[in-house]
This record gives sequence, structure tokens and C-alpha cells, in this order.
Amino acid sequence: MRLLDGRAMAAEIGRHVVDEVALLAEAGVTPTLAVVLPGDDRAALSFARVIEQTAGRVGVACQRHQLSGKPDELTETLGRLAADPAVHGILAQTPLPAGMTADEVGARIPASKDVDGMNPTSLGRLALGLPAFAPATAAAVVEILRRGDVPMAGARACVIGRSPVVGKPAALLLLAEDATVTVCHSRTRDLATVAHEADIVVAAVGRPKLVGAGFVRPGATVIDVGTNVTDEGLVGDVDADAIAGVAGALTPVPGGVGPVTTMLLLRNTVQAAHRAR
Ligand SMILES: Nc1nc(=O)c2c([nH]1)NC[C@@H]1CN(c3ccc(C(=O)N[C@@H](CCC(=O)O)C(=O)O)cc3)C=[N+]21
Repeated sequence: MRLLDGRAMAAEIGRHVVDEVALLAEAGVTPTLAVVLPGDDRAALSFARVIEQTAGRVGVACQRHQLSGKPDELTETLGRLAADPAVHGILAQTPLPAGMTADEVGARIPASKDVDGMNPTSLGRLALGLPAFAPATAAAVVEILRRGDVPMAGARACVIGRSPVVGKPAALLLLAEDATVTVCHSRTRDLATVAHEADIVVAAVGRPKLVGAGFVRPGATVIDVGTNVTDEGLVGDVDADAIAGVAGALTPVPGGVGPVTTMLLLRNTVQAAHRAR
């Protein structure tokens, strides 16, 4: 089984990001990303730290806005960041405060700063195949397949998970690459059998080690989007040991989708800064 090295791919993308940052610096602009943490969440906090570290390496400025979980505070913060000309990109991390939906939150992020593709307009444009910022995690899935030379056109892809920030946009992006896409979720009957049909399996459900050997057709490519923070550390949605003898290729956790997601978020921020000039 081939391992798809997300760290190496992120480093390669990062070299282009650094060049773009240098062009902005000549114009006196520092690309700036605001990371909003709506409440207390381990996965969200560790993502914020990873973003800050990576941003520092490529020359993107990062602001962390840690909130207390109150919906009003989130609304107010997003309004302020939307109006601030020094902020080029806004990431509102999930999980969101209870009772708030991703589209409701996304609507408060102007499309021009919507570097994680949460605005309903961004998602609608994605669905229509029009240019828009795509959610970074979903974009990372396709970026890894492309850089890993995994053919998408005509391939059968199975996306497990239908969240607005990962599963749904990943399905749209795979469709735009001419894959034949099946979207599975918690109510799917015979999930393993459906996944077993696929050439590409994308696991984005947030259930540690859900995807075992029975889900994977011999030689299939498996993209593990899961970043479950457990007592054993960071664990993916895929049982890597169980599928090692079956899959053709796999993204490891850590070191797979995560680093590419982070770099694409920064690339989007730099692009937003370019467009704001
Ligand atoms: N609107 C929104 N968009 C997100 O993309 C989003 C979110 N909300 N909420 C939280 C989760 C979590 N998430 C991670 C991304 C990368 C790593 C990452 O780079 N992890 C490293 C390991 C880091 C470590 O070792 O701690 C890796 O996989 O190699 C982790 C977690 C994005 N999320």
C-alpha cells in the first residue's frame, strides 16, 4: 500500500504560497487570516495551533479569536472581522454554538473573505461549477488525489459523510473532476458494501477507525479525513492496519489530509489578499 504524503504535498504548495506572499510584501500588504473558535473544542484548538505554526512559516499573519460559546458573540465577531480591511480571510471553525447552522454562520462571512467556503453563495457557486473558495478540507481531498496521480475522471468515488464543510463539498469537487460519486451517511444501508464498490473512498464522518477491510475494494485509494482527538492521540476514520493489505493507497493520520488542508487555507487567504488590492 502506497502512503500519500500530505506533509510533502503541503511543503510543495507552500513554496508557491511563499512566492505570492513576497509579491504582496512588495506592495506593503501582509496577508491576514482570522481564525474564530466559537467555543471550547480540542480538535478546533489543535487546528488553530497548526494554522498559526504553518502561517508563521509562509509569512501569513494569523489572529486567534477564542469565544465563549455564545451565539451573539460569534455573530458580533464575524461582523467586526467582515468590516476590517486588515483581515483578508475568515475561518469560523466547527463545532458551532448549539442551534447555529453552518449556512447561518457562513452568511456572515463575505464571499471575498470566505477562505473556508462556508458562505451559502460560495457553496452554491461550487455546486454550479463556478469559481469560488471551496472548503479547505474538501479541496485537500481532490488536491491529494491529483498530486498522487490517482485518476478521478470516470472513477467511482464514495464519500462517507455529508457535512457542509467536508462531505458535501468533497462530493461536488469530485463530480467536477468527472468522478461517479456516491454520498453515504449515518442512514446508509450496507455502508461497507457501497464503499466496497468504489475506486476512491473518502472517509469524513468523525468516527475513529470506522473504515475497515470490508469497506475497501482491492487496490482502492482511501482518503482519511478524520481527525478524532482521542486518549490515544489523533486517530483517523480509517483503520489503517486493517486495510493495509487491501488498499492501493492511503493518506495517513497525521500527515495526510491535515497538512494539505492547512496550506490550502493559507493559499486561499493569500489569494483573497491579492484580490483585495
Ligand atoms: N470550518 C471548519 N473547517 C475545518 O477545516 C475544521 C473545522 N471547522 N473545525 C475543526 C476541524 C479540525 N481540522 C483540522 C485540520 C488539520 C489538522 C492537521 O493539520 N493535523 C495534523 C496533525 C496536528 C497534530 O499533530 O496535532 C495532521 O493531520 O498531520 C487537524 C485538524 C479542520 N477542521
